[in-house]
Amino acid sequence: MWARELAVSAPGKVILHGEHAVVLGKVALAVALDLRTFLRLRPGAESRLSVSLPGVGVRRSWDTPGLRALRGRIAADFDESKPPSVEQLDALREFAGIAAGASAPESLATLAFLYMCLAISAKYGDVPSVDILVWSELPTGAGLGSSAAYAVCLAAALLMVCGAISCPLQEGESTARWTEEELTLINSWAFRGEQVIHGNPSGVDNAVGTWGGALRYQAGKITPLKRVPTLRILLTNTKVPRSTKVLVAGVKEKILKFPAIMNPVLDSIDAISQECQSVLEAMPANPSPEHYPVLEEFFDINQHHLNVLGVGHPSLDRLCQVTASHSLHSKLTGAGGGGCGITLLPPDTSPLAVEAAKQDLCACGFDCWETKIGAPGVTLHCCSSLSAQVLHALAQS
Ligand SMILES: Nc1ncnc2c1ncn2[C@@H]1O[C@H](COP(=O)(O)OP(=O)(O)O)[C@@H](O)[C@H]1O
Ligand SMILES: C[C@@](O)(CCOP(=O)(O)O)CC(=O)O
Ligand SMILES: [Mg+2]
Repeated sequence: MWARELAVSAPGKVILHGEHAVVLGKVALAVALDLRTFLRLRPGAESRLSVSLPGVGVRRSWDTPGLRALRGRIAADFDESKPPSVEQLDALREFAGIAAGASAPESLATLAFLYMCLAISAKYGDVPSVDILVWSELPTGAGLGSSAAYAVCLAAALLMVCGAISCPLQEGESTARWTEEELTLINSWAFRGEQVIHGNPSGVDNAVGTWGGALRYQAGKITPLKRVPTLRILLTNTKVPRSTKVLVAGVKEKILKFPAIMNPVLDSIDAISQECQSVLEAMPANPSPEHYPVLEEFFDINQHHLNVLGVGHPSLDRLCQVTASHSLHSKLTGAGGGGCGITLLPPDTSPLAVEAAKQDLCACGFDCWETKIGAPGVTLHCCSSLSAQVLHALAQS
């Protein structure tokens, strides 16, 4: 029986360098974004588990004995150390009425939800009757890690209601975080959720969603950056839809086809991430304009590399051209193929230049806004302490 009304939130992310290469074991540098996904948890009707995902148009409800019976049929090998198997996912698709191979956002979101519910309850005990509502400030499928923020929120909420991790929010507190050990468990289950959505994720996005801040990620090893200067970044959403799963698969195909040509590109991206880390860690907290040219060159070189990997898009070329016409440097972020780009704003950029660049980007039909980086990772909230905007969105959903 779950008796409290609480919310869990997790941030999206921006990859500064290393997207795609990180899937193949290279270094990535990523930072948490000040845009979050929120999951509201409420006591549910007797013996029912309900989920509302307004961002992808899902409202479903299952009876918990039915879920338990399904779990009994396929539970034998559910474990956070094992990836979801084809048989498990096929059984869940059949149960939820999702066609084989369906990759629409609502199908993947429902499948990830069911997988995590069954896998977590198989290991830690039944998920009680709860109503779950997930709402996000992040655009879906735009390169800002909405899938990972969703998976991190689900992992934290489900582990908490099953009793696998604590409910750290004390009476009278508005927010609380979990211990390192609990965060590690949340992160490993969120990775499994990402696998359902992405196929072959590196794990960088769920790591940022879990720990927040700024980190270096390589082959599962997470290292918080020693020092990150305050960077001003303009975020632009080209609004061209794309799927991370498809783009990651395309890069793999290209590497298999031309290994001698593509592997040096991955090595060069790895070197950019490593050099960028050194530069960032050596910069003062509030860097002056002379620190920026090297960061701008890294952006330019990496953007070319990502085009070579085949994850560019005419909309991203346009974004880079428009910002270059204002002497600003940009690269895609996340999986590419559309979605978002980031633009560095050195401290000596005049407000007029920023405004003019924004206007030109908006005139292309893009959304753009300045962002803060280094937000906190997964957090538990008392619902009444959420901002009026989030409360309003949850109430409307
Ligand atoms: N708020 C949300 N509610 C439900 N599902 C979500 C939500 N945000 C993301 N997703 C899932 O994540 C998928 C998008 O992930 P992806 O293609 O990796 O893009 P990105 O992570 O860059 O936003 C969606 O198709 C959907 O299945
Ligand atoms: C392309 C990749 O490096 C990042 C994908 O990020 P997003 O899903 O586009 O936000 C894939 C990964 O690291 O799993
Ligand atoms: Mg994603």
